[in-house]
Amino acid sequence: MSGKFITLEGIDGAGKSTQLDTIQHWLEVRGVVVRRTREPGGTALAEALRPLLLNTPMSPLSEALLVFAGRHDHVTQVIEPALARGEWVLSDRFVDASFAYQGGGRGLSQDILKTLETWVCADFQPDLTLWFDLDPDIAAQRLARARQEGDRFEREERAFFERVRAGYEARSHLPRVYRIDAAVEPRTLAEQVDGVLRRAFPSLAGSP
Ligand SMILES: Nc1ncnc2c1ncn2[C@@H]1O[C@H](COP(=O)(O)OP(=O)(O)OP(=O)(O)O)[C@@H](O)[C@H]1O
Ligand SMILES: Cc1cn([C@H]2C[C@H](O)[C@@H](COP(=O)(O)O)O2)c(=O)[nH]c1=O
Repeated sequence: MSGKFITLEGIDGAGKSTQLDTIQHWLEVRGVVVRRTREPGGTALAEALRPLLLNTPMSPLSEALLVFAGRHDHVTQVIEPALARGEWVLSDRFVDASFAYQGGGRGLSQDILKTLETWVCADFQPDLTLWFDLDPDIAAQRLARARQEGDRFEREERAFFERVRAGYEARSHLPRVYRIDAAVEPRTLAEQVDGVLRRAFPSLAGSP
C-alpha cells in the first residue's frame, strides 16, 4: 500500500519546523515509516539550488522556474519512490508555497504557476496540508528572538508577508488544507496538530 504525503506550510517564522518532530513522532509511534524532507531542497540538485533562491536577487519568474526545477527532481527522485515503498513523506513546504510566495508575495500570475504545477506535478498533490497561519508581526518577533540572520525572503517587509498569508488563505478551501492557529504556545499548537492528524487519518486515531 502506498504511503501518504503530508506538507507543512506558512509564512517564515510560523513554527512549522518546530512541529515537524511532533508530527514525525506521532506517526512513528503508530508504526509508520517516515521520510522527512523539505523545499526548496530534498535532493542533491534541489539543495544546490536552495542557497541561490534564498540569497540571490532574481525575478519572480526565475524564482518560480528554480523552485519548480528543484520540485521536479524532488518529486521524481524522493517523494514518489518513498510513497511507492509505503513510507509516509513529511515535507516542510511544497507547491502551495509557490502559489503563496511567488504568486501572492511576488505577484506572479496564477496561470504561469498553474502551468508549472501541471508540468511538474501533473495531478500529484499532498494528501494533507497543515497551514500554520500567523500574523506577520508575531512571526517577525519570533524570528528576531531567534537572532538568525535572515535570508532574502525573511528580510522582506510586513506587506510582503501579508500577501503571502493571503496567498495561503486563497488555497485554504482545498479539502486537503487544514488551517492551524499558530499564534499559540508550542504545546497548544501540538494539540491542534494532533486533532488534525486524528481527523485526517482515522485509522491511526486510537492511542498507540
Ligand atoms: N508556537 C510558538 N510560539 C513561540 N515561538 C515559537 C513557536 N514555534 C516556534 N517558535 C520559535 O519561533 C522561531 C521560528 O520557528 P520555526 O523555525 O519552527 O518556524 P518556521 O515556520 O519553520 O520558519 P521558517 O519557515 O523561517 O523556517 C524559532 O525560534 C522557534 O523556536
Ligand atoms: C518551497 C518554496 C519556498 N519558498 C521560500 C519560502 C521561504 O522563505 C524559503 C524557504 O525557507 P524555509 O526556512 O525552509 O522555510 O523559500 C518560495 O518562495 N517558494 C517555494 O515554492
